[in-house]
Amino acid sequence: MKLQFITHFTDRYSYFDSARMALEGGCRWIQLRMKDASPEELEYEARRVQALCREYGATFIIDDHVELVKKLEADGVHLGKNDMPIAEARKILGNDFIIGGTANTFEDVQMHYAAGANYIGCGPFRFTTTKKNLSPVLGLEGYRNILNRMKEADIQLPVVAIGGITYEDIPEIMQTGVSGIALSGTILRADNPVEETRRILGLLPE
Ligand SMILES: Cc1ncc(COP(=O)(O)OP(=O)(O)O)c(N)n1
Ligand SMILES: Cc1ncsc1CCOP(=O)(O)O
Ligand SMILES: [Mg+2]
Repeated sequence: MKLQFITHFTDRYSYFDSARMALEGGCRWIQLRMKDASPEELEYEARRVQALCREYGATFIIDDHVELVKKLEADGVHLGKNDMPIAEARKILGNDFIIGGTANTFEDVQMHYAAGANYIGCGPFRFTTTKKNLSPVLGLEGYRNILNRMKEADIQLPVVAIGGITYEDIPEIMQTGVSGIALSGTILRADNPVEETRRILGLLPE
């Protein structure tokens, strides 16, 4: 699980299409992220994307919505600082669900580790239009710093880099010691998103 694809709606593709193309290209970790969708629309899409993920044997994460994750028995949820606290989500979901937490600093990582997160989405690596109200950009140095401090504190948790990442960035980002990459725009802007997913996976060792 080195590549998490974050769904996005574009002029060309629906949320569902975006997930389908990433899966066709070999990605096996999908996050359904639908900001501003109604609860009905979100649940409808979540059920469709979940069924598709099951066909491909992929892990299915839903952004923000703990109760929906429980209701649909999705694989997990991703939570940031304006979402339900991870400790509370862990109480609701128990230990059989994956909980990811967003970090922009080492202190965020420490907090999520103590609360029982399973992985960290760390970013943004650089500016991106996919998300509003971005935290400060980390760049390569930001990842090196956070990962060093995690090592010193003996915090062992997979860290996934996110935010404005392109194919060209991936080798250097992986060299900082992160476990994987989460992305959206660079795949959806490609002429052929299925091929682009394959090309990106080629950079990420099994
Ligand atoms: C893998 C991953 N990392 C970070 C985020 C951002 O979550 P959050 O800070 O809650 O912002 P929104 O995505 O909810 O706008 C993420 N979704 N996934
Ligand atoms: C959800 C999220 N959180 C921080 S950046 C980001 C968006 C990632 O998408 P992209 O790869 O298009 O920048
Ligand atoms: Mg969120």
